[in-house]
Amino acid sequence: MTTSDIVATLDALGAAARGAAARMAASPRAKRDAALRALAARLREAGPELETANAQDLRAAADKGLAGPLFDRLRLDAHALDTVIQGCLQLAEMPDPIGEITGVTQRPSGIRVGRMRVPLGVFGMIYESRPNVTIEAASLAIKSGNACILRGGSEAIRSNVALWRCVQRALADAGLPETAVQLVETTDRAAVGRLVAMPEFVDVIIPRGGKGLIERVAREARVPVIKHLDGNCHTYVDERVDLELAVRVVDNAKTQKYSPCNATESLVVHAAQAGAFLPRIGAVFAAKGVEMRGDTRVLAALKDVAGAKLVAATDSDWGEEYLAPIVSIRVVDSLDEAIAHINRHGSHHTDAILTTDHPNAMRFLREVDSASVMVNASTRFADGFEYGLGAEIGISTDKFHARGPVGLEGLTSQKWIVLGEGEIRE
Ligand SMILES: NC(=O)C1=CN([C@@H]2O[C@H](COP(=O)(O)OP(=O)(O)OC[C@H]3O[C@@H](n4cnc5c(N)ncnc54)[C@H](OP(=O)(O)O)[C@@H]3O)[C@@H](O)[C@H]2O)C=CC1
Ligand SMILES: N[C@@H](CCC(=O)OP(=O)(O)O)C(=O)O
Repeated sequence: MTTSDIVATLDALGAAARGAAARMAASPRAKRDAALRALAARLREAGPELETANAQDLRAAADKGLAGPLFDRLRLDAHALDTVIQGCLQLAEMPDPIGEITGVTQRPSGIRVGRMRVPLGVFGMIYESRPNVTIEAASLAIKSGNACILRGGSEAIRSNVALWRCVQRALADAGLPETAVQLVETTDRAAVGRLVAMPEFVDVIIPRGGKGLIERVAREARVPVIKHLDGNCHTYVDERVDLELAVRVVDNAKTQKYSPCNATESLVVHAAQAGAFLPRIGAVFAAKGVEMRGDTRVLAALKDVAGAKLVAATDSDWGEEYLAPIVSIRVVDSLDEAIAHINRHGSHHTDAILTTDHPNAMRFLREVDSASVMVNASTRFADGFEYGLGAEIGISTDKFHARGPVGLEGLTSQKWIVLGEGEIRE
């Protein structure tokens, strides 16, 4: 495809999406919920077709040398398929966010002023090679009355096309425009450049990925962006802490799954607990093959842990998102130092404090500048389903209305409504 072919293709997708968005915004809840139930049925009946497409993607990815967690998240097995099917059915049962009117007050002039929740319009989404995200994004778009243009990772292209066919059939089944959800079928990255620069068709861009993607979008986007960036998440073990709880939570936050953006990448430990806590968590990490990159105090505290993979941390480790069995560890002398370290080196995604000290917990919640801040819980909980949102588009690292796990509400905004009876302004 030449660049001008790509521009023409994207423009056609954009024009169709713009038309579909108006119809989606005006559609009754019953139709959107019917489309979600139809999608669940279509996905179920397309099982073998989806399996074949995914097997082709997996084979091609393996030939390219993709391995480990990145390979695993490309897999659309029966469990992953069933999870997205259940997600569609759950979304269909959730209240309709669209048209909700809140906060109506009567003004001295007589007019009544309030707010109505409305879809954003058309969103463009660029995301990793993870096929289930295609259905999560499509289903959230349908429920929230938006139209969307999806550009998934290139390794997942065959799976995404097969899934998208199911979405189109489901929209048609429910009498909604098939163009409410469209897929960019070329893997040429020039399409991303066009998608982010057509404000006449796209209202907002949702990039979900690493630094390279975000840098490009930040440079080239001509529409508002809701960034779903990398997670350099921290867990801080405070001066006063329940050690059993700390070992359990840190172990889960780092090792339950290495690839998600909400896994803890960096451990910060108060000096008062370094001697007691570090050897215990060090033994857990050693048993699981997690490499520990620490400062001098960390290395001293861990030197007798059998089988520990120890490396001296460099400055660049504090800002690193490993997505792998590696953790950076730093000892600090105060809560102030911990907060300053996290705000400086973190990615404003998710950070947790483990403490029995209530004032310290409250300070951490207020002063750590991240989308999710947690007390005595694993950073792995930063997830739309775990937060009760039904599903998630991703985890926003931006500071606007959509911050942290983004569900239906994040795909809407509120417009002012004014209800009068012929009042005029004096
Ligand atoms: N905050 C959140 O909700 C989430 C964040 N992430 C983050 O994503 C990263 C890991 O995912 P990974 O797949 O490696 O992410 P990448 O950023 O490599 O890829 C994500 C998507 O962006 C595209 N892309 C990447 N760079 C460019 C570019 N320069 N121009 C155009 N398109 C581009 C990719 O396309 P192509 O296929 O062509 O490579 C892919 O579709 C981690 O940092 C992780 O934390 C992951 C999931 C959720
Ligand atoms: N919400 C997700 C995290 C999103 C995420 O990081 O996705 P990915 O990097 O594709 O595994 C979860 O907690 O599983």
